[in-house]
Amino acid sequence: MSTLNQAHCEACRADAPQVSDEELPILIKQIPDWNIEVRDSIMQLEKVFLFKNFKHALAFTNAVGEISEAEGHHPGLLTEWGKVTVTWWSHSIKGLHRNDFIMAARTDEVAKDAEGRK
Ligand SMILES: C[C@H](O)[C@H](O)[C@H]1CNC2=NC(N)=NC(=O)C2=N1
Repeated sequence: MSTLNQAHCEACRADAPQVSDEELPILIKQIPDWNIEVRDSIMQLEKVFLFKNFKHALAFTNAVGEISEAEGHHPGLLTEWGKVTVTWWSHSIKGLHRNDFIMAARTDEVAKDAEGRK
């Protein structure tokens, strides 16, 4: 099985299973800097990326948007001066799917190449 940052998302089906209680600790270990948040009973993965200014934050936002469009799986993105909060969850199943862990790992890869990181 490929590592998360080289994997690709599967189609977001409404009947797809959420990540199980057994899988969750295994998957979260592979994206150690991401936090699990629960909002409206929906489990989400979240991480804040810091930048030197708004321009770099916006460029990173757009780069994450590119991989999201390519994979057909989209995050919540809060872009502010000097920081971007990225939140992954699967709308179709109102929870976490393996896709979300893949995209969190892929987001970290985008961040490695991003300019103006703090
Ligand atoms: C029609 C479209 O492919 C679907 O609505 C996709 C779009 N991007 C998505 N992104 C996320 N995070 N969850 C989804 O369920 C989802 N569904």
